[in-house]
Amino acid sequence: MRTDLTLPPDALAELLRTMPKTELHIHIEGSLEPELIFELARRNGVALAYPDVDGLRRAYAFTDLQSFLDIYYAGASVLQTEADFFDMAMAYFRRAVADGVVHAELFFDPQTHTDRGVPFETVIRGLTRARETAQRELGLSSALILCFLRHLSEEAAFETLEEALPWRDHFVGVGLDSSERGHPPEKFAKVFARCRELGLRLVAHAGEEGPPAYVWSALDVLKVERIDHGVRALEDANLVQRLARDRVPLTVCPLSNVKLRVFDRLSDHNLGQLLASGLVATVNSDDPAYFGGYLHQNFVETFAALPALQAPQAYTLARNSIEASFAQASAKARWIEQLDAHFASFH
Ligand code: HPA
Ligand SMILES: [Zn+2]
Repeated sequence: MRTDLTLPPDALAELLRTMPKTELHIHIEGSLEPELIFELARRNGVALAYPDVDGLRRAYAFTDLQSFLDIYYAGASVLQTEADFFDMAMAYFRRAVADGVVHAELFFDPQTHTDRGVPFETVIRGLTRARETAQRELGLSSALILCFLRHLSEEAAFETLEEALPWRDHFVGVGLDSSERGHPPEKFAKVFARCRELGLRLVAHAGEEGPPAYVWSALDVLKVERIDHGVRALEDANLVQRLARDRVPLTVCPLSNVKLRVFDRLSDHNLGQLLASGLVATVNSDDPAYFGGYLHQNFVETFAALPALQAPQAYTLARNSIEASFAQASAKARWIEQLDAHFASFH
């Protein structure tokens, strides 16, 4: 196709949906839809503070990251058995495939579950069985990234790592999530150094609500390979230069940023500037059950809100998502071929 043409909205939406892409920033607990929360609460005899699905949905009015996290952790309390984790992940995988995702890297928060008495083994077995089923039945490739909760101590992160190590082959890397302000990356310097020695891939949330200094320390202290969010990096020209020079991917989550008031409106989002600055940005859903949509919704709404985003940017974002993934080089080469063929044949 001619990428210099402006596509009509329907054609652009179709291109965005069907182009092969990966999703690299999705908290699997954030894919738990209200309907499934109520079903699992019934199944497990858990009492919820909300009368029904609509009542719960009405509580999804967030003012910042912390106001979201409080509800997100409450929602995750219905997850108790291996089947619960399996059902949650399968529901996400089906949605991802419908959105043209060929490979998904899922964050999971073991401490949210082990601190409630749910064994690590229950979590990892349920998620792994879902991954195997998704590969077999949906042709979807995936990986798991274990996240440490940054509002807890580094010692607690080390304990979680210990519990996880017998399952080392079941996850590809580690990340850092939860409340960013007041919990800089360097708080986890030692545990990330240990994970690095173990050969785990490293990522961290930084520059969502936190300042550019947190992105610097995620890079220089934790030595992460990707930055989750990172949108505040644009406030620091030296940082932009560094991220561009080293081609450090940013896993940007536009609908999340608006729901958590990082930007007032989608039309204020800096995704276009990130790309224009030469940064390896990608589009992701973060917590789709809470923020108003899965991956395709993030793409279509953001492209509709930002006129600078057209077919060439769609190609760049899809290609970035494949290159930034932790999948095998041979799989990445195959998806890029499919992506090129897709754009060549699209009219
Ligand atoms: O957007 C997020 N930021 C930090 N921690 C999180 N845990 C789930 N979603 C998020
Ligand atoms: Zn996130």
